[in-house]
Amino acid sequence: MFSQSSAVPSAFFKRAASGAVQRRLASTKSLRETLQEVIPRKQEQLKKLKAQHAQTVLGDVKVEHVIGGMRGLKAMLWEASVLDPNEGIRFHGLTIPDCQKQLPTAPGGKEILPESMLWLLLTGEAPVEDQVRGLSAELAVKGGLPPYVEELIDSLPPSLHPMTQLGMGVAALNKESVFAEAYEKGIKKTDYWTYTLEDCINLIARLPALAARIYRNVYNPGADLPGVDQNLDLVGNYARMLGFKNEDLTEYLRLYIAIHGDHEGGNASAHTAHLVGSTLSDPYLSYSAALYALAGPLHGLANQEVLRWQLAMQKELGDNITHNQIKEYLWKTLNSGQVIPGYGHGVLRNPDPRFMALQEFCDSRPELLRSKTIQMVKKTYEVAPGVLKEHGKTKNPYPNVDATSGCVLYHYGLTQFKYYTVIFGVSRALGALTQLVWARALGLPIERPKSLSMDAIEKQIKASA
Ligand SMILES: CC(=O)SCCNC(=O)CCNC(=O)[C@H](O)C(C)(C)COP(=O)(O)OP(=O)(O)OC[C@H]1O[C@@H](n2cnc3c(N)ncnc32)[C@H](O)[C@@H]1OP(=O)(O)O
Ligand SMILES: O=C([O-])CC(=O)C(=O)O
Repeated sequence: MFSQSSAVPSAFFKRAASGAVQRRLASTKSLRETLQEVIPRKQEQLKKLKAQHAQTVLGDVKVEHVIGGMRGLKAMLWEASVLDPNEGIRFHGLTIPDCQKQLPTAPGGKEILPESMLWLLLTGEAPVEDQVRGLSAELAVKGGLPPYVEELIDSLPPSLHPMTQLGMGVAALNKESVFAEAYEKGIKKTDYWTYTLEDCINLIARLPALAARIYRNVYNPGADLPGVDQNLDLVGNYARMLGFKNEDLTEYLRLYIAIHGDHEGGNASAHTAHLVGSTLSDPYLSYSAALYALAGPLHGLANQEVLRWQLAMQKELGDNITHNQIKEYLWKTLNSGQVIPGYGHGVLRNPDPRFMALQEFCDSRPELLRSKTIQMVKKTYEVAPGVLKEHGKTKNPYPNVDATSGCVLYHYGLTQFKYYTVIFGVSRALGALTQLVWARALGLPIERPKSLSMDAIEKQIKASA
């Protein structure tokens, strides 16, 4: 079951004498082999934490945490990434620019491959190119949809939001769950993670075909839908199945999907996957639930909302919009009691480095710099933080990733913005499913925090006064 190994060219072994190559050779293990090595070390680390530091205090629980969405409360274990309010996300310690330097790209490409990010998230190690090619090949082999899922998706009304369809398709795939099947037969707790891993890989492999089928049905009914090409990487296949041949868009999608993959554990989608998974619900059901958290406008759906808002502004004010006009439009939105989509964040207190990475992608391409929509996003960024500071409510007046992600898709012809959160959903699987593997490998328990009523809080306040 766990025999997949990367293809290692023979020339590679001939160079194995030097120390550098030894190190490289050591890292040409398959994903399963790497995890078999990494997991015992992490299990040992957890055992020590439990034995030696179970009572160490990490912070206080205040009334503001209980009534304020648990903001800032340190209450979850999450292995793959940690978010710093000022510098943003680090994946196993690597920033986005570090990942851009260290993680393998597609042949001839420049952007991080989501497979590289998945490998890093799962193992904590940056993969070498052969390992990533092996993983791409495995995902392509496993990328087809079972016929009953195709039939289910084809039977849905095209007016059903693409995110509703994605969640349904992912949930239906649980008929395939090797974890659920093995659990029913009876397996040891220490073996849970291996079956969970297989489900997670299978689900990540199938997401592009599922997401592309939804796109075809909703926006291009009757159009041909190519099968999975065994020679392409995950996003190469996704772009092809969506019907786009533009390599720049494919590269953008690779970057987009890689950097949206994980944002530590407390965000609503990742946390939902973790919570549902903690009941030993299988990865398909856990991730389906996560997708419905992602589909909220304060979370992943904001990328759809940003474009809707920007286009309404463009419609009202025309193409050659000035900074002052944007300022007035921002105030109009705020004064009508709405949020500025794409701005603010639950944790970040600076511009989101994912926003910056996507802006850099635009800056490196003259045709994107000429796009009126992209120019408008940039001008909004130049004005919005000042307006939001003056407005004085949001703790973070800066853009999050959703402020820019959709406008590039729009420029490249993927103009159906109700679809944008589906692309986010293809991406978030990388981190949310990684954590399910780790939760099973570490034997984490069912999540069950204590809740309090207001009366109970007041009673406790009186008792401690
Ligand atoms: C991938 C992602 O999920 S990134 C986030 C995507 N979401 C968005 O872009 C939607 C717009 N942003 C927001 O609504 C918020 O900033 C959130 C949901 C992201 C974070 O919420 P919080 O942690 O509660 O933010 P914060 O503590 O700064 O909120 C304080 C006040 O500022 C308001 N505020 C926060 N952001 C904004 C904004 N962009 N525009 C207007 N008001 C805002 C809040 O609504 C809140 O108002 P209230 O006191 O009347 O309830
Ligand atoms: O971290 C958060 O709360 C929201 C976010 O940016 C993400 O999930 O990508």
